[in-house]
Amino acid sequence: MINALAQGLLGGALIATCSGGLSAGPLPIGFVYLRAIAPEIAQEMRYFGPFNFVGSPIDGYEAPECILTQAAAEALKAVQAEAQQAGLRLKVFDCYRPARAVAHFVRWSQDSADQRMKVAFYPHVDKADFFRLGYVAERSGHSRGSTVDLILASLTAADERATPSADQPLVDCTAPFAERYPDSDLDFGTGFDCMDPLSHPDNDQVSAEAQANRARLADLMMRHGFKPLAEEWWHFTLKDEPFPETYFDFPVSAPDGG
Ligand SMILES: C[C@@H](N)C(=O)N[C@H](C)C(=O)O
Ligand SMILES: [Zn+2]
Repeated sequence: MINALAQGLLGGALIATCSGGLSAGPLPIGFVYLRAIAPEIAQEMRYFGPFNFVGSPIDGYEAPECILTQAAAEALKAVQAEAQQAGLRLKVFDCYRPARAVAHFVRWSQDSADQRMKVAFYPHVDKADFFRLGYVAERSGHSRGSTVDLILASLTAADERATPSADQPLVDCTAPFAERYPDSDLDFGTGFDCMDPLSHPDNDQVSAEAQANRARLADLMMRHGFKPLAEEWWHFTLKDEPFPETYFDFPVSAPDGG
């Protein structure tokens, strides 16, 4: 049952927590596992493991699963169907994000002593400025369940790698494609979650190939009802989202509840 709809938090928005009852399996009504709707979409859930800008698993991610609203998952399935015609495949990095995960990001940003992952995720930006510069949101669309971080890869590219390990060598996320961590076999100009002006979708300092890949991803997503973000080439929100005012806080758990 959605047992706590607390108004007044975070500027009058709703925060919802879920503990069974009104839910489908471990999820609130209206949410689905992307794997159940579109198993052909690859998943590399970065906030479940330690290879992310914080450098540790993020609060609320109990399983490496993409959870979305049903509307967003179905729209993404349609994007995948079209991408597949062109020999491409989607890979998601983050989907629904619990409000407690956002709180973890905020706490981490205030700890200036912790610069472990700077090289790999924010080589030229101060982590204290992430929110002001729009790279991380204090009230994230991801918590509304219809926002997704993703990339395109070739259908033929081998991509069954597990979430990167904690001892992954750190390489500057703005380094040339051949040097940095391979999010995909296609060059998008910077790595995923590279908090940097070079990650702005309209940045013209990245290669022509990277600009074309960004444009292709944005075009596909926008034609299926998603809107882009000016600061990050990988981030999209369903325009007609079913919960535009609700910031959920149920954990990302496995479909079997384990
Ligand atoms: C943290 C990054 N992956 C992201 O999603 N940023 C946007 C702005 C957000 O936090 O909603
Ligand atoms: Zn995002």
